[in-house]
Amino acid sequence: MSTPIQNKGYAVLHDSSVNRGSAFTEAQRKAAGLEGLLPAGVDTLELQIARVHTQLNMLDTDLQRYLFLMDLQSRNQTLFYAVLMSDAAKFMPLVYTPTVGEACQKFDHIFRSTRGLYLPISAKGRLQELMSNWPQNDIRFIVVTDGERILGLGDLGVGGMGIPIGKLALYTAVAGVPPELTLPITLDVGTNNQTLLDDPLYLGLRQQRVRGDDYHAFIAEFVDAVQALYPKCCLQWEDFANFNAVSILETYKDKICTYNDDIQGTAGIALAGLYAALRITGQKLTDQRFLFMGAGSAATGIAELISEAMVMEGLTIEEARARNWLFDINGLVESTRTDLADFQKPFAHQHASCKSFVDAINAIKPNGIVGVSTVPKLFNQAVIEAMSKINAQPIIFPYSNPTSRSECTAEEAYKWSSGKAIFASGSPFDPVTLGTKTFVPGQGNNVYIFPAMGMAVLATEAKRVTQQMFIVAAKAVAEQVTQEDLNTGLIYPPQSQILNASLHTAAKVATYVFDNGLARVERPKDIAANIKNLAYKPVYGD
Ligand SMILES: O=C([O-])CC(=O)C(=O)O
Ligand SMILES: [Mg+2]
Repeated sequence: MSTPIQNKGYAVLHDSSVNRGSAFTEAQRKAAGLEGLLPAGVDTLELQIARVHTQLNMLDTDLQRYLFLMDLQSRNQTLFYAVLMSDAAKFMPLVYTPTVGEACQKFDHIFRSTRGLYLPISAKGRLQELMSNWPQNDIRFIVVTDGERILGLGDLGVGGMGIPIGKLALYTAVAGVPPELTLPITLDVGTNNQTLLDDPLYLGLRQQRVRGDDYHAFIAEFVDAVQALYPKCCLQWEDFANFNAVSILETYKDKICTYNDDIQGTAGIALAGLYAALRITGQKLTDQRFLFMGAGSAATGIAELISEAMVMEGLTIEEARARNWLFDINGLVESTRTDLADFQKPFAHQHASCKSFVDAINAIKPNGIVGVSTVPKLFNQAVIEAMSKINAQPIIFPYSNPTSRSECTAEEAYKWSSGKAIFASGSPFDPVTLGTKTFVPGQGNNVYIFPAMGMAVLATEAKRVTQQMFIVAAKAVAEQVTQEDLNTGLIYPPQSQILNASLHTAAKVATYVFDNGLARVERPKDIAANIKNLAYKPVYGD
């Protein structure tokens, strides 16, 4: 619900958390000194939503629609969320992947009003002071990036800020986390993107990225400042380069309430997809083998979560990891390779070297391939055909984002597998008709996980975010897919249902948190009802 009106007059219309624009009633206009500042007509929220839809239809490109929606967010927060929640399936691709990717690439050129916090490394030693400038003092969720690996688009410097903003908009729109409890942050440690450094419009620090001890000291100062200012806050790391993502998560995961969305959120949604896919194939998780295209932290994150889920079904962790294989630019990741980082080594199994992905498929015989390479088109016809020869229903998950980085399209996967593929992708694709059958591709995007995780943490004030919580979330997502959806190939809940799906998932995760002594609040009688009650509702109230 929108915040009660405290200010008076013109300022009210410029405070997005209280502004209702043309929906202020006559009595409110009188009380708040707004008479004469608005046209006489008094709208309902429904009418305002309809007007927004009309205005969006007048625009030509999704980037223009994105900008319009961002302006709306800065103008009237309630209406912004009411619009998003009026049709999540329509608006997610506009405020999130894929449009947000283009917005990040063009950030410096399309910049209008500011949002969130920008913390430059030049302010080292003063982070708490800068953060105290933020107007809210109870923050429960921070999504933070350093802009180095924005989706599959690479180093976008401060332009990466679109991601924390978009992710947090979905915390609210998709799982009801109250927006005033959220804060997007960009840590500006420079950029190695020369095009940005040469661009007079670039808005970040004009220097190469800081690395090593200075970087980690800056991260440590930031974490300390968050703890000091917002002790109940959950810190979500987003779109960091692999080496930093892995080391930051290792350093903090057992100390504070934190997680990495690209490693753990993506792993959760991949596991959910597999649970649902197994409902189609009727096979057991512990009998599966997977091959990953890409060997970064998203790949090892998914491989590890799958392995841990396999352990819950009876395998040892070594047996489980041996069922998950990685492939990168230098070929199959195997134990004789000398170029591997520590986090990749658990998945470097004994095998002859293998330079071609198709050869690796024929050697490993995976049930599924997962694309986390950020390189488009790597799942080519030969790859899909090889998978289709080995499997009656090959699992094909091109997860790289945005659409321009997807390892294949839905149409390619269905066509080249003659309709046999069980398909899901990180970015959205339209349904595909092949002969008489229409396939509905699922979006295997962490958006099914992170907002629900956020709601669960809010409802429990969880001390930690654990791997088990992601396995619980994955099961909760998968169990909501109906047989009818599975029949069309859809292995995730439909996006039109994502709010309900997230609340269900949040309740399951919250129950796990309470059951396992991870909560910092008392257990409510009815966890699901409590979550529904906590959820933000985009209405004006009295
Ligand atoms: O933002 C998305 O769509 C999913 C994600 O975390 C990424 O690709 O980095
Ligand atoms: Mg990400």
